[in-house]
Amino acid sequence: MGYWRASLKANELFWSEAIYDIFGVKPNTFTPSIHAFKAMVHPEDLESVEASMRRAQETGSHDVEHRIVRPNGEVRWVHELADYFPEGDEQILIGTVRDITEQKKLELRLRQLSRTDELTGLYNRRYFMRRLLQELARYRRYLRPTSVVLFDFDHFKRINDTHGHPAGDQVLVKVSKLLRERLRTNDIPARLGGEEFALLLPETELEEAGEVAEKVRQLVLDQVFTSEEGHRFEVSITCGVSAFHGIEETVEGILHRADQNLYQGKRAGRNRVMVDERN
Ligand SMILES: Nc1nc2c(ncn2[C@@H]2O[C@H](COP(=O)(O)OP(=O)(O)OP(=O)(O)O)[C@@H](O)[C@H]2O)c(=O)[nH]1
Repeated sequence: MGYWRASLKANELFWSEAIYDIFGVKPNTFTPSIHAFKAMVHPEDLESVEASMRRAQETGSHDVEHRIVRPNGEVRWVHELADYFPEGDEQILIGTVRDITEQKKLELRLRQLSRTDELTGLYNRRYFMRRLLQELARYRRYLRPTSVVLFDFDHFKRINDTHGHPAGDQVLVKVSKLLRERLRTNDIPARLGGEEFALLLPETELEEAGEVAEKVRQLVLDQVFTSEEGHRFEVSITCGVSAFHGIEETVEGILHRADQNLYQGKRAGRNRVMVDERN
């Protein structure tokens, strides 16, 4: 932890030894000043640092987490906490700075884990539902088109029974990888559970979503898998597609229609895409 004292009016900054280490600079070659400090704040975080300094003049305290860029290019996270003293006209901030990089990394990793599925690394059901709710809010406000594709592997039980559970897992992992590689970066592929998957497609009309589903169906069909015994096999999927429709739309509604279409696709013989007719 380092200690510092800033005089906002005079643009002066005093640093204790530890801060030089945190910032990756040497006391004999670097002279602290508010200007020099700001030059090392990550450009994307400068605004929130300056806002916190302004707020301190009203609330009496400066409290901000932000990134810094060391001279060697390394990015670190720090937490600054300081009190504000008007001191006549001088405007002084006295506080501490702590390197919280490891803690931030852990936080980001935990957030990543809480939103992804362990086997496939795709987004999990919880994250998918949260994003679907957000997209619905956007749809209601701006009427941006959004579609959903639900898909399910055909006769997956038979694949497991014939080729073994690890081979089934391998199918789920490989198809997930394909989805990550071949969909647009804004699309959100998720494993809802078991062998049931979903794609959330923002800015996508129903018809285009049907084409995306068709592309995925074909991609999956083109894959050849190998069981532990060396048997080669193929798999297929059935997709149901729906889109947000009308001001009364709900998350349950769009999922229900996609699911109904998936079910119709299974009944019609599997390995196909069924697009909602209501839209
Ligand atoms: N290998 C593997 N199998 C799974 C996993 N999750 C679910 N399954 C299996 O997926 C199968 C799903 O079977 P069903 O719901 O009967 O459907 P299906 O055999 O795919 O038949 P249709 O959907 O009607 O084409 C079950 O045998 C589950 O055990 C998983 O994580 N790994």
